[in-house]
Amino acid sequence: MDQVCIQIRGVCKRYKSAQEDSLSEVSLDIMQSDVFGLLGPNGAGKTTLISILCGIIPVSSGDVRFFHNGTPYSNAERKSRIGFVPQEYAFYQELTARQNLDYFGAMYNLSQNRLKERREHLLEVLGLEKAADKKVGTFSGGMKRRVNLAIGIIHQPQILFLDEPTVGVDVQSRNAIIRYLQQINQGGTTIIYTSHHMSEAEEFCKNIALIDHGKLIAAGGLQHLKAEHQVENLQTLFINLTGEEYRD
Ligand SMILES: Nc1ncnc2c1ncn2[C@@H]1O[C@H](COP(=O)(O)OP(=O)(O)OP(=O)(O)O)[C@@H](O)[C@H]1O
Repeated sequence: MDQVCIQIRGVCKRYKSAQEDSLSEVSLDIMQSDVFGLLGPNGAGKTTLISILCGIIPVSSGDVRFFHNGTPYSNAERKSRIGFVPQEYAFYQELTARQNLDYFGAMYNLSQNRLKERREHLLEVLGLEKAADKKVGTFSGGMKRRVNLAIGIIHQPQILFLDEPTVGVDVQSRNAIIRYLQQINQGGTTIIYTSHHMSEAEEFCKNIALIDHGKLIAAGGLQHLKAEHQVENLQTLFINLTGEEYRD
C-alpha cells in the first residue's frame, strides 16, 4: 500500500525584506518510493519549497512532517535520511572527485569501509572512475553534475531532493543521471526533483505538482492530470495552466 513520506500542510514562506509570499498555503502529500516532479516557471517557489523540506530555511507558517513506512520521524533524524543535490555545485573545485566524496562522506559519519564502498560504487556507476583523482575544477559540466549527484547520495538517503540535476549537461550525461536515478528509485529511494525540461520530467515522474507565484495550481498523477485537462503532453499542460507570459 502507498505510504505518505512527506506531509506538507499550509506552508507559507515570506523571506525577510520581501513584500510578498514566495510560498502561499502549499499543502501536498508526497508518497514513499515516488518520483515526484516539482514544476513551475522561474521564480515559482520550487527551490524555496525544496529548501524548506531539506531543513535549510524555516517556514513562515505551516507544517512539514516526515514518515518512513508510516512511522513519523523528527527533524533531527531528517539529516541522515535525506539527500540534497542543489542547483549550484556543492563541491570543492580544488579537490579531486575521490577527495570530495571522502570529505562529504565523512560529514555523514560513514565508517571508513562503508565510505570506500559507496565512493568506489558511485565513481563507477556515474562514469567518473578514470577522472577520480583529477581536480573537479577541471571537469566538464556533465562530469561536475555527476559529482554533485554522487555527493548528494554518498550516504544512501531514503529521500533524495534534486534541484535541476541535469541543467546544462549534454544528452549523454543527462541519460546517465536519469538512468541512475531510475535505478535507485526502483531500489526504494523516493525522488523529488525540479526541472524546466518538460519532456525529461514527463518521462521520469510518476506524480507532479505545478507551482506558480508561490501557489499550488495542480497536483497528482501525471497521466491523470493530462487526461483531466485533455492535453497530450506535460508541456501543453504546463503552458495551459501557467500561461505564456515571461516571469522576470
Ligand atoms: N533569499 C531570498 N530573499 C528574498 N526573496 C527570495 C529569496 N530566494 C528566493 N526569493 C524569491 O522567492 C520567489 C521564489 O523563488 P525560488 O528560487 O524558490 O523559485 P524557483 O521556482 O526555484 O525559480 P527558478 O526556476 O528560477 O529556479 C522568487 O520571487 C524569488 O525572487
